[in-house]
Amino acid sequence: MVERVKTGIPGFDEILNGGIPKRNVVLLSGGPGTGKSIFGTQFLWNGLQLGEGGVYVALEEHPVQVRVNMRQFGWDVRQFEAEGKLAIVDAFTGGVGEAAKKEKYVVKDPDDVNELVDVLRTAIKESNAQRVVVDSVSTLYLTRPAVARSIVLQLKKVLSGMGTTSILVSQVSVTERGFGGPGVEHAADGIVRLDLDEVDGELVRSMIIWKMRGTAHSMKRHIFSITDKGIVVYPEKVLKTKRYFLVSE
Ligand SMILES: Nc1ncnc2c1ncn2[C@@H]1O[C@H](COP(=O)(O)OP(=O)(O)OP(=O)(O)O)[C@@H](O)[C@H]1O
Repeated sequence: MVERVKTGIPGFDEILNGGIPKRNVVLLSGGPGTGKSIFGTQFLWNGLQLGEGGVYVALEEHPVQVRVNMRQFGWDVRQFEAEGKLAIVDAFTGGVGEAAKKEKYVVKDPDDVNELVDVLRTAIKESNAQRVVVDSVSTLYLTRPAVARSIVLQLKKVLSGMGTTSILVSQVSVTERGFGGPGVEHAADGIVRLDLDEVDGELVRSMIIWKMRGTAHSMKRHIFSITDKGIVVYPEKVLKTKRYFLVSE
């Protein structure tokens, strides 16, 4: 039997036959505003509710903003941070600024993957993390696509090796058909793609599980919404648009 990690995101575990197989590294890919950060933080928050430690690596946003964004869904993480169960890694400020000085886990140079991995290891150990979110991995190789796959493999070794189940947020442009860079798609154990499409003058959110090693899953494009409690996936609602994806090589 496959050991699974329940994301706790309503409807999502259902379309995934029960949850993400433990230790999988999942690429969560999507365009701007598709809900990737919300998905990632909801995954961590639900783990905290089950007593599972978590790590969030903030590469795109100030850690202070991450906490504010989470609070609007009722996910107040201060207590969990104080208890050492949640570690927010600041890989955004470079340690510069008054607010940054208060952060416990700081990556001075996010371009230095070795430093990032060192801080990540410490954060996982100290919080006894079972769930990790890196938001976003794209930031790590934006200017050097040639090393994208090796960076993801390096992260995967650490994350899977330490027994965590992880989400790597991957940014793609609105029109991009792939999932975030040459070879990255193959390195990841799973790919979930979030989309926003204009249908009859209205934006519709949908997601598709493109691959997930270790389990069968829905092959349909499911509609989801973002509510004041976070993401809700509708297993019965399918978006029937004609789309073509090419896995970039
Ligand atoms: N309280 C809320 N209720 C409903 N929808 C919300 C709420 N808060 C945010 N949203 C929606 O979520 C979107 C932002 O989601 P999120 O930050 O997860 O996107 P993202 O995919 O990480 O984007 P980016 O790659 O640009 O950072 C907003 O554009 C908005 O449409």
